[in-house]
Amino acid sequence: MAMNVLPSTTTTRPADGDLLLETAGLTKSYAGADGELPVLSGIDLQVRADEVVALLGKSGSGKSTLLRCLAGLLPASSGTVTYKNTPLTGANPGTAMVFQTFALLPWLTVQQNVELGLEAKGVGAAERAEAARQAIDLIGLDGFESAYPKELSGGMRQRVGFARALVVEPDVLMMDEPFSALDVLTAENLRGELMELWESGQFPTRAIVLVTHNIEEAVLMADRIVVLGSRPYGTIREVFEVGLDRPRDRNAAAFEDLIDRVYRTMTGRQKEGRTPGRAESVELDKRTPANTPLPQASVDGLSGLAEMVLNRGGRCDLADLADDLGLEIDDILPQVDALDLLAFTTLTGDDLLLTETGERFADADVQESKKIFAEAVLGHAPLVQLITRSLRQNPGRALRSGFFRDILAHHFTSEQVTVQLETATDWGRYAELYSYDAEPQEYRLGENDDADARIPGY
Ligand SMILES: Nc1ncnc2c1ncn2[C@@H]1O[C@H](COP(=O)(O)OP(=O)(O)OP(=O)(O)O)[C@@H](O)[C@H]1O
Repeated sequence: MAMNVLPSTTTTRPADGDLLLETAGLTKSYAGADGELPVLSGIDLQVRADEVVALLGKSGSGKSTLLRCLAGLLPASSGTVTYKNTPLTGANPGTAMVFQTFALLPWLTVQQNVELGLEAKGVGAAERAEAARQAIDLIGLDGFESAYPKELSGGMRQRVGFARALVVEPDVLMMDEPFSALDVLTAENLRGELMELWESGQFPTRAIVLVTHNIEEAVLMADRIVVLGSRPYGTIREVFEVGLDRPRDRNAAAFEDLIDRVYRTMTGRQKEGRTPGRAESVELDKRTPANTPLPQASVDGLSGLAEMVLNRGGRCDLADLADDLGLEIDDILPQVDALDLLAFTTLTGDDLLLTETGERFADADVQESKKIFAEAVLGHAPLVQLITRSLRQNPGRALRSGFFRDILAHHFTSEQVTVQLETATDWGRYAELYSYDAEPQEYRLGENDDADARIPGY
């Protein structure tokens, strides 16, 4: 199913430069147990006509929150968001959104779903029907007007999502991970068709803002890539001007070079030639559960990655490894971060390198690997240290999870607290430092807890 496109051009569209969206000093907080917790801070961003801007960052860096602030679906906590120099006071009239999960109404046909956006704007029935037909045609859905969403494949459903957004001819099309719920081939096809449509000038929108955690997708589609960092909360870490002609060649050296540079920024790695390490890591003795959150990686996941590196001789190129697994680099970043935090690996040049401890961990049988893991988490994972230390100091040797939840709530949103505790539970259980009983929601010191096992500074 192809969209109704003209032959594609080989150059980037000329930018007319009109300022469409702008944030100045944007801060966004969500309510935590102990007041407002910032998710975005000091965001200064402009979106101009004729550009595709990608908001790229790891999970939790605030990409979707920023997109929703730009769309006026969430109010800024401080700072301003303007559309054509007018501050937003509600939904942004110049934007329409495409969602990851399509968000179609199952009881409406394709035609009716597409008309929805116009209905909300008070457009009359005849005009609505004609505009929807045109959008449906443009997006390659003609013939499916009377179908219901359940009759359509994922790719076709997302086409409805696009048609519904495009029918209102928004100045800025907002897309929140629009391809990530689709299989690889469908995503690739839809992405390519959309970019052809955009390049051909037939797109009834003047700019696109795309949220993605996929570096390659950002480099493929965007004119500008805004990388968000997440510690301690979402800020703009770097902006890349892509400047590659379209259609883009994934095998071109310049394409690969940009992927590399963006990847280095996303993972917090220093520029080549300098000491490898994480730009945002905190010195060991200053780490706390607040400034060094645990990466969302299970013991199984991080052990699996360590074993794969060992099987490749203790050193491997992350991009090659992800490729071999049929994954994107960013799919394995939480595991890379976890190995890095626990000092099982270091990053050198483009390679992930097992440390001596990492090699022992990857090579050990289960009992031995548990011991090595226990030492590593007690030495490097502040939340696991906090739980173990608190349990050891408590005469009952048990503590409700609410105790830790309250401490963490000073620094994280409740969703983040849940993720932190889930990871700490998984890590501490594997290390046999403590157990966790979901019924009374209680941590209990492990029966094998070796009170001599060292926690630095304790
Ligand atoms: N409604 C909410 N209430 C409280 N916290 C929230 C809410 N929405 C998001 N958060 C938290 O804000 C942080 C940023 O979330 P956001 O969804 O914007 O990030 P993201 O970069 O888009 O992540 P992902 O790629 O996982 O969607 C996350 O830690 C999330 O837990």
